[in-house]
Amino acid sequence: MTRTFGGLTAVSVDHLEVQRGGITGLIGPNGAGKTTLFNLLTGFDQPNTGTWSFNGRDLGKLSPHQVARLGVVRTFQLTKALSRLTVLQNMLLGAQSQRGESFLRALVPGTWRAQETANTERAMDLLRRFKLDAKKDDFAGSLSGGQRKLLEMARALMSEPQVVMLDEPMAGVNPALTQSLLGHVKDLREEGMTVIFVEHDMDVVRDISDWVVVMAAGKVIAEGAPESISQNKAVVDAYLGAHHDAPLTPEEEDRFLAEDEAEARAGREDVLDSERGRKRRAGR
Ligand SMILES: Nc1ncnc2c1ncn2[C@@H]1O[C@H](COP(=O)(O)OP(=O)(O)OP(=O)(O)O)[C@@H](O)[C@H]1O
Repeated sequence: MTRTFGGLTAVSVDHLEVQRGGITGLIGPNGAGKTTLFNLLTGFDQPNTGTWSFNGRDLGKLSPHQVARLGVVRTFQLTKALSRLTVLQNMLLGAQSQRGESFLRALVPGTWRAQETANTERAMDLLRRFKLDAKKDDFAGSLSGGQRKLLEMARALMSEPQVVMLDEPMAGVNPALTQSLLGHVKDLREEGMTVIFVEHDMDVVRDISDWVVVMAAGKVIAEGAPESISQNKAVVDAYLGAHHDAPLTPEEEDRFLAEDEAEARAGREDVLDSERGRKRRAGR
């Protein structure tokens, strides 16, 4: 598969297979092509050349929506627009094949009402599992960094996927909360899902990956079990270096938790400010 932007080759992958039912970590330095590869695999971007398939079905030329229907979903960072929706509304946006979307079916209200009830029930089950149920009516923008990541993951699960692709699931998450997030990722595997994730933190990659794929300059330069990858000289030279974070001390953990709470408070104020602005503009 290749994807070029002008003269730049962002992705040039000869062959890659992903183990069903495992957790595959995709790592590589900035600009290695990881996000572009994610975009291609999920229909958000089109390659210049290449084919790829899932469950024996060719996924090339399908829209993101069609790819998701076949069972492959990816998480997205909470955008500003989604921050202005409640947690529950975000979940309902993740629901697939909503019968109410079809015009003819929309004429038969009972059909979409039943679908909506089922979607809401599923959303609430997932929110309970991710411990976000008490926040269902809060604006998503008021959540802390870690809670946002949980919501992104929960939202992806609304469509009952077989493959979940997580784009930097730990980015911006308070280190004291990473263990709980990692537990959720491992649970996906326990339930039989296939997980592919992009991550920069090597401790996280070592902890949860069954297999690691290393990209650099658009190519897959190495792959293997996490232990063998950390010792692969080409990988160390290209990327890892002396990258190693020491575990947190209890004081550091407390400080990070306090920062996370302050961040959530700032987010809540941001949402309130925008609400006030809207009301002022509406003359209320
Ligand atoms: N839409 C685009 N237009 C032009 N160049 C792009 C576009 N998207 C990506 N690129 C370029 O393609 C290369 C690969 O980018 P990509 O974002 O896939 O890397 P990455 O491995 O995900 O990096 P990071 O870890 O920093 O997110 C980079 O050089 C980037 O600048």
